This record gives sequence, C-alpha cells and structure tokens, in this order.
Amino acid sequence: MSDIIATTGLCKQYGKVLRVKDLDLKVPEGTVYGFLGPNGAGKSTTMKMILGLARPTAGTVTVFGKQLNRRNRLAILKDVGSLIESPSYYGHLTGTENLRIICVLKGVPDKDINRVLHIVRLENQKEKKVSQYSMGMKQRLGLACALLGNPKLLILDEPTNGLDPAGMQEMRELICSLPQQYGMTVMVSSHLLSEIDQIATNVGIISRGELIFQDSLATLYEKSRTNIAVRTQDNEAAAKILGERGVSCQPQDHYLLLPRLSDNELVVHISRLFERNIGVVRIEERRKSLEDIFLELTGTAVSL
Ligand SMILES: Nc1ncnc2c1ncn2[C@@H]1O[C@H](COP(=O)(O)OP(=O)(O)OP(=O)(O)O)[C@@H](O)[C@H]1O
Repeated sequence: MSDIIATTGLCKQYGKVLRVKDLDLKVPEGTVYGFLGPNGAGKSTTMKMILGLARPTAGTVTVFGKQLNRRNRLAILKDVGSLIESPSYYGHLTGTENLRIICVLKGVPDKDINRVLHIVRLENQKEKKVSQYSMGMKQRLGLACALLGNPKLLILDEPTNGLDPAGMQEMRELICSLPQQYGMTVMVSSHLLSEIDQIATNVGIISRGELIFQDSLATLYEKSRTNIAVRTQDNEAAAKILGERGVSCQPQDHYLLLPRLSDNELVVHISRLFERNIGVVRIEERRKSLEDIFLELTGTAVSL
C-alpha cells in the first residue's frame, strides 16, 4: 500500500517555540487516518502545512508521491478536499447556491453539486437558506464543499466539533463510508480518543508537537496486553504453586493477575492447581483500555 501523504522531519516554529517537531507522517492509501492529540498539540498546524496554508520551518511534505513546492502545490492539491476550522458561508444563500460558488472557485462543473449533496444527505435541505441550517447541517455542507470535484484525499480538522451527539454520529458514519464507497483516503483530526477508535483504521498520536505513535488501530490495541485474572479458593497457595512453575502472579482485590498466557499454557497451570486441590472459582481476561495506553504514551489523560 503506498502512502498518500508522507512528511519527513516536518517542523513549524511560531515565535521562539517549535510547535511541530520533526514529524514523519505516513498516511496509507485507502485508510481513514486518525490524527489524535490533545488541544494545542499541533494537529491543525500540521494539516495546514500539508495543505500549503502554513509554511514549514523545516522538512518536506509529499502528497500522491510528489514533494510539494511552490510551483507544483496548486496542481497537486487540486485533488485534495479539506475542511479546516469552521467554514463560513453566505447565510442569505441556499446550500446549493453556496456550493455553486465553490464550484466556480474550484473549476468544478455544477453537475457535481447533486452528487455531493447526496453523499452528505442534504438533498432535502438544499434549497433552504444556510442561515436556517443547524450546526450539523452546516458541517455537512462543509464536507460537501470538500467533496466537490471528487478528490482522492480529504483532510478534515475536527469535523465533529460543535455538533450534538446525533450530528457527531452522523458525521462519523459518513467519514467511515468514504474509503469503501468512493475510494478516498481520509486524514481526520480529533482530540477524542473514542472518536478515532470509532472511525479510523490507522492512527497517528501527536503530543506537544511530537508524533509518539503511528500505526494501525489494531496495533495500538495489541499494546493493550491481555492479563488473565484468576480467583481461587486459596490465592496465596495458588500464587506459590504457580510461582514454582515460573508464572509470576500479582494479587489484586480477590484475584491473582497472571501475565499473558496461551490457552494451552493456561490449561496446564489451572490443571496443576486442581491436582493440588485448589478450586478455581473464576478465570477472566483483562485488557488495558485505549485510555490507559494513551496515558502511558503521552503521560496525559485524554478526553473521552
Ligand atoms: N498562527 C500562529 N501563531 C502563533 N502560534 C500559533 C499559531 N497557530 C497555532 N499556534 C500555536 O501552536 C500550537 C499548536 O496549535 P494547533 O492549533 O496546531 O493545535 P491543535 O492540536 O490543532 O489544537 P486545537 O485542537 O486546540 O486546535 C498552539 O500552542 C498554538 O497556540
């Protein structure tokens, strides 16, 4: 799978402070890449540099395999749709009229308007004035603008900000459907771990301007090592027996926490307890939550 976006050593300094530090991002084709980090971590600044809206202090940005420079930037970014910060509209014009203006600016034929209105499910409100739109509808109109011209890549900065729970869910479902239905690659930022968990296939975690994790969501989950928790009739004796067999146990509440074991290993150890007349009352699997992993990686708690 090739990378649709790749940055190397990307840095941005504001004043004397380096706000984005040495980022090597890789956004594989056909993925929803969740760019996760607390407020102020540098997500918007990074996305703006990818879109040529902020000039990197150092480093390179490569999109569709071509390194961006001042000459080729516009040609390459023609195939990129974006939603950065809350978009502004002409409130006295309808959704369709607003889209028509963007069509002119982007050089996209008007007939694309109905297609994007259909994707964002705004067909029934297209003749309403935008001043009468709800926040969710305005945000969907923003996504429709980004989709005009059928870009191969979408860059969305906190697209669910300011939406109510139903609007958030609708936007998330929409984003998830884009790679499969329309063959797009999506880079989406959020400070909400649960949101990235719901929509992304790949994750980049940024903290204080530094990329501290980048891989598939599945790999992030693998980091949540599974422990086995066992409750026996005599935990002290059980811990001793298991300890003799090289299995270190940690007492926790009324349980013994065992390290990650294969099913076969577990069967052998539990049988040994039975042989020594120690009844096993419960066996449970315990996973670290994504929040715990995030905390380990960043040292800061994350909003849920
Ligand atoms: N134009 C600017 N001039 C000076 N400092 C800036 C500018 N833009 C951003 N910053 C600073 O850079 C840091 C990163 O900001 P950025 O907006 O990229 O973070 P973010 O992760 O997108 O957070 P948020 O979700 O709060 O927008 C912040 O400390 C911010 O104050």
